[in-house]
Amino acid sequence: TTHFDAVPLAPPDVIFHLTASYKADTHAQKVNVGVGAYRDDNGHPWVLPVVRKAEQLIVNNHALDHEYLPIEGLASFTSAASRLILGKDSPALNENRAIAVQTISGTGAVRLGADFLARFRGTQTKVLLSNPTWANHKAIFNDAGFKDVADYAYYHPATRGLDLEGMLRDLRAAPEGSIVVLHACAHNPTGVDPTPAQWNTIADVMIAKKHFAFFDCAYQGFASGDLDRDATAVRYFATRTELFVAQSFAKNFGLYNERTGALTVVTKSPETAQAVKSQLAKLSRAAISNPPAFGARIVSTVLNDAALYAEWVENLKTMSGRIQLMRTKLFDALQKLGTPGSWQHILDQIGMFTFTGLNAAQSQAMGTKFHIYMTNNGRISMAGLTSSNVEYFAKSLDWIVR
Ligand SMILES: Cc1[nH+]cc(COP(=O)(O)O)c(CN[C@@H](CCC(=O)O)C(=O)O)c1O
Repeated sequence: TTHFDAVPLAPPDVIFHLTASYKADTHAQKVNVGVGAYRDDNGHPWVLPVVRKAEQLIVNNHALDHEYLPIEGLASFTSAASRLILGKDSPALNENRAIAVQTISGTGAVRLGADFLARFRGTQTKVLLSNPTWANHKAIFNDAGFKDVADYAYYHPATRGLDLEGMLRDLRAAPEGSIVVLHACAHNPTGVDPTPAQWNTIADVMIAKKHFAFFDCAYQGFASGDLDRDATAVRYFATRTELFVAQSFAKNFGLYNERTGALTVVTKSPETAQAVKSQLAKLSRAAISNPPAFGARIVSTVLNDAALYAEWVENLKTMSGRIQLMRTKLFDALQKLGTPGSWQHILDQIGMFTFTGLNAAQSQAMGTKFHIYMTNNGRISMAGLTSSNVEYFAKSLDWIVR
């Protein structure tokens, strides 16, 4: 016998398996609208021009070495990350009630926050995830040891919009002090975001129930092209309550494989902030010891330089603008085909994804019949569409729904 006899074969990860299947497919018209990763109009990953500049500055700066970073990460990066999400005028920042720790991208930030809450709130605490949510949320909180990971209603299939009543009902029904994971902007997979007024109502219920707000922010600047607008929910909650916000720089900096992220925390006092930071560092030390430098140096170089920051904002507008254009082109193509059903939600939804409304069988048929790779929940990554494949996609969708 070996030590590993009892180890069962794990199923492949849905999203990464989709990418592998797409890459293995030799069909001339294959389309990858699976993984939420930006592609340019030729279907290629896009290294932001401002990132290329920052890379050069870093590589040519021989004052930089490969010494360990502090456990909590590169300070010039984490302080810039907190300022980016909370805003430079944030009372929490200015009163030293906010801290941040560098993490292994957005996933690492969600996991570090989950590990902290498991230790200091207890694994019996109920965790509420939106229904539907990002494919990895449940696994992260389960692996952090939480025993009661449940859903709150979020999406209204009939209207293809927010089910606010359902969400509030579930938040009210949950035990006091539950942990609620909220998507800061560009909800994955639905592309449906609460309006500012709806966020106010959600905050009222969260505070009345003493729930903990755990924001997951993977698309700041990517959703609307406006960094401040995309931070509205987090900044509003920060004026009313303590919170976590997991920050990914994978999409908005195109740094997918550099694994650059931060966990920003808003607390009630500077002393609490320091205590939380010290415990996050202790957890991070036992998980990764200290984080990787290159991606953090790129983001720090850009966020801390006015000219590079301005160029980054332009690069963000290029990405969010192209996504918006694909929304319009897809909508127009379906209108022209007279595809049965209403497709207005393609224009109304925001960020990387459109929740098409296709069911699992239809989503799979898009793959088997037309070599179009999408997740079974009907989600498509708009970044996978280009001016040369959007018609093909529309015709295929038309065929499937007829
Ligand atoms: C809401 C959300 N949170 C966190 C992450 C993780 O990002 P990071 O650890 O910084 O790379 C993603 C990426 N989700 C897209 C990318 C693939 C993945 O599942 O991861 C996706 O849903 O396609 C999210 O969509």
